[in-house]
Amino acid sequence: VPHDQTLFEERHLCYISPLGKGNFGCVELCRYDPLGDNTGELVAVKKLQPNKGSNLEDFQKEVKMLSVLHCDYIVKYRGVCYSMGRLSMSLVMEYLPYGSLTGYVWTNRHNITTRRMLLFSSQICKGMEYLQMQRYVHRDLAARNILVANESLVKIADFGLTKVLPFDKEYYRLSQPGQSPLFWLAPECLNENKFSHKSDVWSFGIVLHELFSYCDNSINPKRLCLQEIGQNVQGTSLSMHLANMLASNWRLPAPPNCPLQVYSLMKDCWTYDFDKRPSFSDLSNRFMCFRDLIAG
Ligand SMILES: CC(C)(Nc1nc(-c2c[nH]c3ncc(Cl)cc23)ncc1F)C(=O)NCC(F)(F)F
Repeated sequence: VPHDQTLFEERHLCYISPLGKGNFGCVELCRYDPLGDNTGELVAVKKLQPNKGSNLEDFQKEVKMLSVLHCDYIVKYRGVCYSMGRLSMSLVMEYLPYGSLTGYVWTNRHNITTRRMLLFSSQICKGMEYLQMQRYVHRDLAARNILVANESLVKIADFGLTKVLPFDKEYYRLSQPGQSPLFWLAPECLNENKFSHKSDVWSFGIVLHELFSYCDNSINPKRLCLQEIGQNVQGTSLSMHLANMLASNWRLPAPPNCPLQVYSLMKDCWTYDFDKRPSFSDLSNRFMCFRDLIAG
C-alpha cells in the first residue's frame, strides 16, 4: 500500500481474524491485498458499529483526529475504507503484531528488565507529550490501550474517547459521566467530569502501576481499589467511594519490587490537586535521568 494512500477498496480488504472490541466498534485483522497474491500488508480495521447514526459523526471525528497525528509513539492511521456505497466506513490502522501491552508484559514478565519497562514508560510519556501539544485529551489511557510494535517500541492507541480541548479552556467538562473506567480516573473526573492533560497524567500514573506490576491481574488497579473499598459498598456509588478514598489520601500500594524512584513518580502523578501534578514534559525529563540511574 503506497503510504500516502488513504482510501482502501473494500474488495481488496481480506478479513483474517477479530482483534477485539474497543470504543465505538470492533477491530479486525485484515490483509490489504490488491494483487490477490497474499503479499499485501496486514492492517487493523476498526469497523463502525452499524446503525448508530450519532456514532458516524463521532467516528468521522476519530478518523480526522487520528489522520493528523504523526508520532512514533502513537498507532499509525493508514486510511479509510467506505462500504455500502459510503453509508458505512472503517478506519484502517497499522497492525502491531505483538498486541496490547497488558498481554505482552504478563506473557514476558520473566524477561522484561526494569530498564525496558522504563523505556516503555518514557515512550508512552513522549506520546502523551505529543498529544498534549495537539491539545488532545486521551481520557482512556490504560495499559490495555497501549500496543507493542516490537521488543523495544510501544504505541498509544484507541482514541475512541479522545477530546480536543477548546482553544480557550485547559479542561473538557463532560455533560454526563463518561464510559472511562473509574479506576484510571483522577478525582476531578470522578467528582466533576472534568478532563484535562493533568487527568491524563493521573491515568499515566495508573499505567505505570500496571506496567511495574507486570500487568498481573491479581493486583490490577480495579481489584486493589475494590479490596480497599471492601464489601461494604452500600448505597454510595462506587465512584463516590473511590472519590472519598482518594480525598483521604489513599493511593494504590507500590507494586512488588518496584524501584522507589518509580513509585514516588507514580505518587506525583496522583497528586490530588491537578495544578500541582507534573506535566508530561516534566515526567519525560525524569525518565531520562532514571534510565541511567536504575540498572536492569
Ligand atoms: C479493540 C482493540 C482491537 N483490541 C485489541 N487490539 C489488539 C491489537 C493487536 N495489534 C493491533 N494493531 C492495531 C490495533 Cl488498532 C489493535 C491491535 N490486540 C488485542 C486487543 F484486544 C484495540 O484497538 N484495542 C486498543 C488498542 F489495543 F489498540 F490500544
